[in-house]
Amino acid sequence: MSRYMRLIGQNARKVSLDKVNSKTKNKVLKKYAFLLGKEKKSIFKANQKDIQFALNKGLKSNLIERLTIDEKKLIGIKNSINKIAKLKDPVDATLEKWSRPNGLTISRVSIPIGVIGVVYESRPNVTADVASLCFKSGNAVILKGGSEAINTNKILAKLFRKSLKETRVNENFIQFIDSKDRKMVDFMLSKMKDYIDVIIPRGGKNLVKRVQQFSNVPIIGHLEGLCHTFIDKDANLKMATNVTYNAKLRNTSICGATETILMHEKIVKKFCNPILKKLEENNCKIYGDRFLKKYYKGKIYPAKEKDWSTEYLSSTVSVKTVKDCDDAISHINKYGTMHTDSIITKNKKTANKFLKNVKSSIAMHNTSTQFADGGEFGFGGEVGISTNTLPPRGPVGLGQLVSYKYEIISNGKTRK
Ligand SMILES: NC(=O)C1=CN([C@@H]2O[C@H](COP(=O)(O)OP(=O)(O)OC[C@H]3O[C@@H](n4cnc5c(N)ncnc54)[C@H](OP(=O)(O)O)[C@@H]3O)[C@@H](O)[C@H]2O)C=CC1
Ligand SMILES: N[C@@H](CCC(=O)OP(=O)(O)O)C(=O)O
Repeated sequence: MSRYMRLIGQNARKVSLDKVNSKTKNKVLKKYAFLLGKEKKSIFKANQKDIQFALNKGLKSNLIERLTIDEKKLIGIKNSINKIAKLKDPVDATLEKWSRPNGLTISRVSIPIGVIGVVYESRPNVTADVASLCFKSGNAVILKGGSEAINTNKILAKLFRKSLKETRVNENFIQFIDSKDRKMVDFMLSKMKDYIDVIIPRGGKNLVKRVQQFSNVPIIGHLEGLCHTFIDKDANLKMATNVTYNAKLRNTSICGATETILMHEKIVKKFCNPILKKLEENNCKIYGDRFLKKYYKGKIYPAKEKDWSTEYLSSTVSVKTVKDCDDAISHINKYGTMHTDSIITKNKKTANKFLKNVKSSIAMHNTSTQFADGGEFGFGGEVGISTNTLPPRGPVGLGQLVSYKYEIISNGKTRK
């Protein structure tokens, strides 16, 4: 294993020094989108193999859905690649420029990060999105996808390499770890700091633990999404009902799905029935505190302490009564994962307090947490949602996959 991984690392480090111009990058991406269409039968066949394996393993239906590539999803993938091709090249852009009294002209210019390792769940579109974003931002990428998606990922990565080769660009810009062995992840985290500049782990608690235990490579964590929707006392009932329903149930398995609803104690009596009934009628299981139990006429299970830190990723929600906006902010900053949190209110002052004080990388007002997505932000696609404290935070697209350097020009100035 170590020989295989080191070779991948060496290849990546070497190719990361190559410069590819924007025109060629876009040519590669367009060719890739074309090849995905041309080879769709082989992609669907590989995907069926993965689905069969996952079904035999007893994977839940929402995870099978996440794994599946059908005609519609393939079109979505191709559209996303074409969008990325149309976006401005993020490399070599002058981000700032200024002149100093000492005679220096200083420019801050964007550069690729180098080599990026990405560990991600069994969602094959991530292979195409991440490969396209990393390549367009001038980085080499090492991909380690989820085990259930291995056959689909393999062909998606192979087709990217084919489009690189046919455009006469080094194929090693994209490398795929062709193994289900989790030891590969440990190796990336602990033994590849000479080859990998940053690792992006996309996943849940298990992966977090692993990363914390092993990593000596810098990390941009794309971890659990314990997202909240806070319904303030000044919320509009109709809006609160619609937004909360969408935030919880539109797609329950994504990291931007709301897991906990916080309700201002002054509106619980009036709001809890219409809002929670709509969720319950759509098969959502509700864990709530004692105060809610008193007013809610439907079925409610008693919430325990662990419910405030549980990412259900299913049709289950926890609901808590809070005293006011400050109480909601404290709850979110204690139990949240700095992913996405939203307030529903007509009161701009309260909204502003919430937006400024939650630690979340995406803070929202009157908006469904399900909008936590690079595509929805206009980034063409995303590597995922960074839950880091340090930047980049929130959706990671082209603009977040670059670093920078200072370029300084003078006419022979020397320092006094
Ligand atoms: N912030 C973001 O952008 C995103 C966050 N997520 C989060 O991911 C989770 C859902 O995805 P899920 O599939 O359950 O995630 P997992 O954490 O189970 O898996 C994600 C990836 O990590 C690998 N992995 C998991 N545990 C280990 C380990 N102990 N050692 C080595 N590799 C490991 C998996 O490999 P294997 O296939 O072998 O299990 C897989 O490649 C949720 O918590 C969700 O919020 C998901 C997408 C985006
Ligand atoms: N940000 C993406 C989803 C990313 C995500 O959470 O993926 P997953 O957990 O694999 O379903 C979206 O909103 O579609």
